[in-house]
Amino acid sequence: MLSVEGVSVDIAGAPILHGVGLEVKEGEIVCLVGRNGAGKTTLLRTLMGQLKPRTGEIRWRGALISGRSPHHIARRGIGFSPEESEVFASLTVAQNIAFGTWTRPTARPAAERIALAYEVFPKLKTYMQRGGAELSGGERKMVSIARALALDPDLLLLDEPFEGLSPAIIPTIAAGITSIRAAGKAVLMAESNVQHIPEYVSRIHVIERGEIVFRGSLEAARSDPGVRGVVSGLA
Ligand SMILES: Nc1ncnc2c1ncn2[C@@H]1O[C@H](COP(=O)(O)OP(=O)(O)OP(=O)(O)O)[C@@H](O)[C@H]1O
Repeated sequence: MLSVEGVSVDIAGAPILHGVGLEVKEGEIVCLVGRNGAGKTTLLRTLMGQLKPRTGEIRWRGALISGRSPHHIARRGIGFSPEESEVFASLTVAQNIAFGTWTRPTARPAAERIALAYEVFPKLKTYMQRGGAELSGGERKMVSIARALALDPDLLLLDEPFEGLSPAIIPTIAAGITSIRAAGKAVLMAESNVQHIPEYVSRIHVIERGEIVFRGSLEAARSDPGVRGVVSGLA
């Protein structure tokens, strides 16, 4: 459904991504792994249209989307939960989540989309009336993912969904991601620590200095000497 070929991106004149290729198929959970500064966020922002590739093509269900606006790409069905979560502080949890339904009308009724967001993270039901400024890091992460889900995307991009969270909350987020797949959606998530990658991922891509240096299963990555040299968590 998503196909990325030969994508190179410059930021402020400096080359950051070099000929990146990647594919996500229907219902897959694909993980992009790389150390800090490897280019994960740059690639996700490029997929969302926030950065324009210098070369290469990004296709979504066969249609060229590279160079299109973030608004266009979101309406086509790609959702994004950034690393910083970006929860609206002046809105409640319920308002933050419902916000997703206003920005992208789809055939699925708003109530159903909101219900799915709470199904994925049932704990959010107990915080519905709490203000966005009064949430822990893990709660903010759940709200950010739930809001992206309320847009009813077919592919959800998650930037470091486990970053900075207490170990106690990581299984809740990991379980939420499996529920997202169970709802028929594909996921592309970025991660810097291999230990955080859930065993259920379909495939991983390892990125190093803006280049994809490995494609394959998590198991194969664990025993690959090249991968061991560039990502943390493989003691
Ligand atoms: N706005 C910017 N201006 C200049 N350089 C940037 C900018 N954004 C990113 N970079 C550079 O691009 C490279 C890739 O950064 P990116 O944020 O994509 O990495 P990452 O893999 O997501 O890392 P992290 O895990 O730290 O978020 C880094 O060297 C970074 O310094």
